[in-house]
Amino acid sequence: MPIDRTSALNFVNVLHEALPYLQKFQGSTVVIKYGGNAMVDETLKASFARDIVLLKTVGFNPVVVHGGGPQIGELLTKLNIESRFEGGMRVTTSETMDVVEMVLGGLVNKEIVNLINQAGGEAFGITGKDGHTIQARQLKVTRKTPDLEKSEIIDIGHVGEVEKVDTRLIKLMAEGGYIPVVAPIGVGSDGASYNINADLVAGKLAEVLGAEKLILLTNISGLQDKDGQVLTGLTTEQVDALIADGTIHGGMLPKIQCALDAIHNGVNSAHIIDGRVAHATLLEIFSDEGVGTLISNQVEGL
Ligand SMILES: Nc1ncnc2c1ncn2[C@@H]1O[C@H](COP(=O)(O)OP(=O)(O)O)[C@@H](O)[C@H]1O
Ligand SMILES: CC(=O)N[C@@H](CCC(=O)OP(=O)(O)O)C(=O)O
Repeated sequence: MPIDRTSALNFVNVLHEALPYLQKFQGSTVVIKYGGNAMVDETLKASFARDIVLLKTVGFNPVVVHGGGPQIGELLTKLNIESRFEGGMRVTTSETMDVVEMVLGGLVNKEIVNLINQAGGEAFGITGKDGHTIQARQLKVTRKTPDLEKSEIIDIGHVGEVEKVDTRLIKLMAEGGYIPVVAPIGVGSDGASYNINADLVAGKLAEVLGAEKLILLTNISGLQDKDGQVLTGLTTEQVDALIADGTIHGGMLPKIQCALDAIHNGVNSAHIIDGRVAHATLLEIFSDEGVGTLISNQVEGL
């Protein structure tokens, strides 16, 4: 469709504004965690997929890691399988693990692959089992005893943590022009499947891939202070203080811990952004204001 001169001029101006970002980040890897709670609306899902395709087209190397907690919960309910969480992790019996694999490795992974392909990209979906990409071990969770006197280690089944990442398959895909889409399932040395929190996988992948950015899409407007105001830019020291004084708690705590670990291990910045905002990923990367919280070792910068 032809566009008039004013619209064309606006378009050219936008491209010029984006030029320093495009030059700076050419060839950079960006790991994007797409959370289950952010995958709510069909229009938003399509806008997310278009953002990812655009990033790949302009020379970034996007790697998507997805969650799917609510989607797992839905199928467990339909199947009348009880589900509960300990320390933010889903207690995963062998029966639950089968459902996790079906939902994350099947339904959710292929839905995202399809959305990206529909947007003109070429996505390639894997679980961490493929190519031994995510080698896992059982995650030990501790909790206070009922009298709050001591801590005890509890067994929450097939819940894993990342032991080692083999990046070959992801790199092969990326070099071949594909967009890797990774479901957070790992494999133990004995071949057992492990259900891993998607934030943990995204943080670890960002680290081992030497990513420039780790972007965590969630269902809140960003990291907030005690009065509910969004904190737009923070150093790792400022984040440590917010953890110490209890401002960061609940589901945000493990998310922020992954972000801090990634930054301490070489990732330049981590972004907690609002997945309920259309084109949140591009707005965060290509605008100074962003749409959430940027955490880095530097105070200023692109
Ligand atoms: N300081 C904080 N700023 C923002 N959210 C916080 C904060 N502390 C705790 N939270 C909670 O953490 C939640 C995000 O974690 P979670 O629901 O596990 O995200 P996701 O499902 O996207 O992985 C928020 O919805 C909010 O309730
Ligand atoms: C161990 C554990 O809790 N695994 C998560 C994996 C999915 C996930 O992390 O999904 P979100 O990012 O959408 O929450 C689960 O079973 O829900």
